[in-house]
Amino acid sequence: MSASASQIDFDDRMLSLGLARVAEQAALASASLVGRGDEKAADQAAVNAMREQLNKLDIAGVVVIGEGERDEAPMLYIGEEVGTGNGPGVDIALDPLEGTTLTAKDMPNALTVIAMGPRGSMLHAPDTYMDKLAIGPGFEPGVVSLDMSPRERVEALAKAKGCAPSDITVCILERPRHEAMIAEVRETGAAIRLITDGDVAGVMHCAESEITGIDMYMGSGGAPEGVLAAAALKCMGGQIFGRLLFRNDDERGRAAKAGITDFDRVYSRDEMVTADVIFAATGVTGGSLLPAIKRQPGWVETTTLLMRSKTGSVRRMSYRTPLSSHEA
Ligand SMILES: O=P(O)(O)OC[C@H]1O[C@](O)(COP(=O)(O)O)[C@@H](O)[C@@H]1O
Repeated sequence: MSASASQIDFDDRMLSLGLARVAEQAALASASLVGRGDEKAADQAAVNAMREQLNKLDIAGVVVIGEGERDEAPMLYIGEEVGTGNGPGVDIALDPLEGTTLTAKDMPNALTVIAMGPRGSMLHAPDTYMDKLAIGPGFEPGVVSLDMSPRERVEALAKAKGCAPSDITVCILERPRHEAMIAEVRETGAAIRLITDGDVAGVMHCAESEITGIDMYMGSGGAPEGVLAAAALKCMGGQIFGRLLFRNDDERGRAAKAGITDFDRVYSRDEMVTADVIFAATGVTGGSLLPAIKRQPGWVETTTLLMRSKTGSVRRMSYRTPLSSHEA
């Protein structure tokens, strides 16, 4: 990587269209694998396409949130350099297919996701779990916190919204580890939208609660997904808090290798994403945020959410292309 690369300004406005293409191409590549029961093939197709497109961008990029560490991920691994090398030095967080099982089963809210910011802008989260709590924009900082119990979180948000706890809807990943949390939230009278996978979308739903009906996200999921969700909320508005969870020394070792020293730290959105970023996500299967890829005889259409945190701009862009150019 040339020393001058990081000195070139990160022109987020011009790069954002390139980023949208990266997300679109990953989604298009997985389109023919939606509902085919093959998670690995869908993921691999998205990874290949995302990498190919990224390497066309005039950036000196480094993957900081990727498909895993070098020895376990052949492509888009953490530390991989991407782009032509002729451009600004940038950090990239990505998940070529967030919701591989959702894609394989044709269930809602599978997305391709990518965020880009200047060097050092995103937490190098290890591939561990993270305890997460998120709400949408318009609330005082810290109105809810990870240190509150699930009941306290629901009650605090209801008070801030001026409604009853029973008017709140919480999104939670359906996992045995969340049973106690789900029971406690139910006791408040709040509704719960259980999802089987895809907590980046789960968190993003909080930022558009008038469309999605979700007020709050809570529970543990992947730490890399936590950083991607923080990047999304930095653009859309909203609060997210995350605390890394470790199951063993190997995971603590991974965190230490990523430069993390305080294992109990609660990260706020702006501590996970410390500078302005751009973010793109393309819908693979349909959901309340983005429609599914549309495949018709002769053409295919995607919709991409393209956002810049500097301006808070949120675009939904649809893209139609002849099928033959992708499936010839
Ligand atoms: O399935 P687990 O182990 O509870 O992990 C939860 C994580 O898996 C996902 O549901 C899906 O991840 P993949 O797209 O890699 O399959 C994430 O959204 C979430 O953070």
